[in-house]
Amino acid sequence: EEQEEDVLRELRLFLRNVTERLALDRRFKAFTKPVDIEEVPDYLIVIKKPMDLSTLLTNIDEHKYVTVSEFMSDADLIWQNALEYNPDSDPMDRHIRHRACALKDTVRAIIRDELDEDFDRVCEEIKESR
Ligand SMILES: Cc1noc(C)c1-c1cc(NS(=O)(=O)c2ccccc2)cc(C(=O)O)c1
Repeated sequence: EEQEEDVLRELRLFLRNVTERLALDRRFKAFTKPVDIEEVPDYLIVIKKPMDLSTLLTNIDEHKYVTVSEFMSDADLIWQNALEYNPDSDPMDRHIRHRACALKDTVRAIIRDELDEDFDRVCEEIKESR
């Protein structure tokens, strides 16, 4: 009902704010757009579920997420994919893995510091009721 739509609207505002702050961080520039298949032809052979910050924003606008944990599952794909595709010891792989780990830690710190657990619980209850 109306109150539920008010809660989900507030969830979308929170998730957009988090995602836009990540996209503004220069460390995460490589994560702002889908990996360019022209530049990385074998990417989709290795990575089955690509994800990036612009796709997160599109998903938010398309009302894909009813809970923060659904958003986190997609957000986690970004750094998990980067660790999986860039496993080697060469400096380039190490550099993208370092940024992937920074992304993982930054997302978790923002959610821990800024997500009200009562609000999160209301979202989880809306999800269960659907
Ligand atoms: C993410 C990701 N996961 O695997 C890789 C590899 C990356 C990744 C993707 C991008 N952006 S891009 O796909 O458009 C591109 C790839 C190669 C040359 C020029 C552009 C950049 C970087 C980077 O380190 O700069 C890394």
